[in-house]
Amino acid sequence: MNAKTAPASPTAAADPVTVRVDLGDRSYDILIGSGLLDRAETWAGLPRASTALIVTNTTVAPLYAERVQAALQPHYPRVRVLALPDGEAHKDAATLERIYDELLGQACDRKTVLFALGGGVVGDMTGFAAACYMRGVPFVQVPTTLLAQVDSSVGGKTAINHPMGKNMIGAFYQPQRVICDLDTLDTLPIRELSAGLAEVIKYGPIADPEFLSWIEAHIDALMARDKVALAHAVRRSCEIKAAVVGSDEREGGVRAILNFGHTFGHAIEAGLGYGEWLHGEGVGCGMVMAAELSVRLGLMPAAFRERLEALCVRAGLPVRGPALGAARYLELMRVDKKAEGGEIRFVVIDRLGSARMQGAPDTMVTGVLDACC
Ligand SMILES: NC(=O)c1ccc[n+]([C@@H]2O[C@H](COP(=O)([O-])OP(=O)(O)OC[C@H]3O[C@@H](n4cnc5c(N)ncnc54)[C@H](O)[C@@H]3O)[C@@H](O)[C@H]2O)c1
Ligand SMILES: O=C(O)C(=O)C[C@@H](O)[C@H](O)[C@H](O)COP(=O)(O)O
Ligand SMILES: [Zn+2]
Repeated sequence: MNAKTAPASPTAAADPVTVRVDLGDRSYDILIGSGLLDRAETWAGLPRASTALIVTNTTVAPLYAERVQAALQPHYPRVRVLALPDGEAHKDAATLERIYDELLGQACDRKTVLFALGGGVVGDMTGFAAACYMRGVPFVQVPTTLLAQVDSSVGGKTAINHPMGKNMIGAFYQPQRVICDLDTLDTLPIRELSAGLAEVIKYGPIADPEFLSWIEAHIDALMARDKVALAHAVRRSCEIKAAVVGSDEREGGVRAILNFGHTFGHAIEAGLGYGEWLHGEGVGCGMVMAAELSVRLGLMPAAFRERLEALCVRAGLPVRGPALGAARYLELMRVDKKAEGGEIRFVVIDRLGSARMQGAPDTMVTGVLDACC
């Protein structure tokens, strides 16, 4: 794994931090800082084209689309905005189709650059549209939720949901750049902030025990949106994710650790119908379940599950799963992309800062569900 953070420029304290995602000719920078939407250098050096299409949603558009449009106008002769309906329930084929309708309806050519302005739902769908339109056009991630800044905008997983499973239809397709303006987090509802913290917490057990301790020490500051704390959380999360993705872009192996908590979490999201629980809420609760499984497999002491659960509670996350019934959980989890030949494979923690994939008997998983629902 290879994580690089460029030192802040000595000329201006407010300069953004840059984290590099090293993927050969698909490498790109993640810019992290305040006020980035309005800084000319944020938008310089992107692919040239006659059209830029900002894909956003009906909640984010009134907050930020005009500013991004103004920033892009010096670079692109035509800058259009497409506002999709908001919510996980719209991360589907019908909404994806609306992006293609706009591109084709406006005669956009294969150099058109897409800008995903919003959370992970907009980012995942825009990325997938970019991967498919005319077999691939460039796109830029402009994440405006904590979850999207620390996770979904980085690494090139793009997808839509299927009623039978999360992110089932998608592609690996990397953005040209990721622009994390921390100021956009000022307008984020607190429930969404908590959801983003779930993915931040995730990086501790799977990769960095020191970061886990740092999050525990700063969780109140993060919940209070302290900018310095948020800047560190976004930067360290991006460094870890960039390193994992840089070593295994298409999830042949180690990248699966980023799925810690997701086998259970995705089952909760799909089982309840997308949107009732937020993705990050499913991940928070799913990490507690995966920690409990790690304990039952004899890999970790019970204190680890208790520690993770206590942190999730402080982050405002649910830690008891909905009562879908063990049979339904198992049915949903067998659809997970990590499953092989019908066997569910979980990401478990084998020591703090280290994760691996492992199967478990259904009886043990049922025991975990009984204990955690
Ligand atoms: N591709 C990946 O690697 C990856 C990683 C993690 C999650 N995801 C996906 O990301 C999605 C979850 O992303 P999310 O948590 O960002 O949810 P989201 O995209 O639904 O955004 C959350 C809510 O916040 C609103 N919002 C966004 N920015 C705002 C702002 N600055 N101020 C006020 N409101 C704002 C949105 O309109 C939405 O209502 C899920 O579909 C998940 O599967 C993908
Ligand atoms: O980037 C990854 O790899 C991840 O697993 C990050 C996850 O947080 C994210 O939710 C991802 O979309 C889940 O991937 P999936 O392959 O299980 O759909
Ligand atoms: Zn996730």
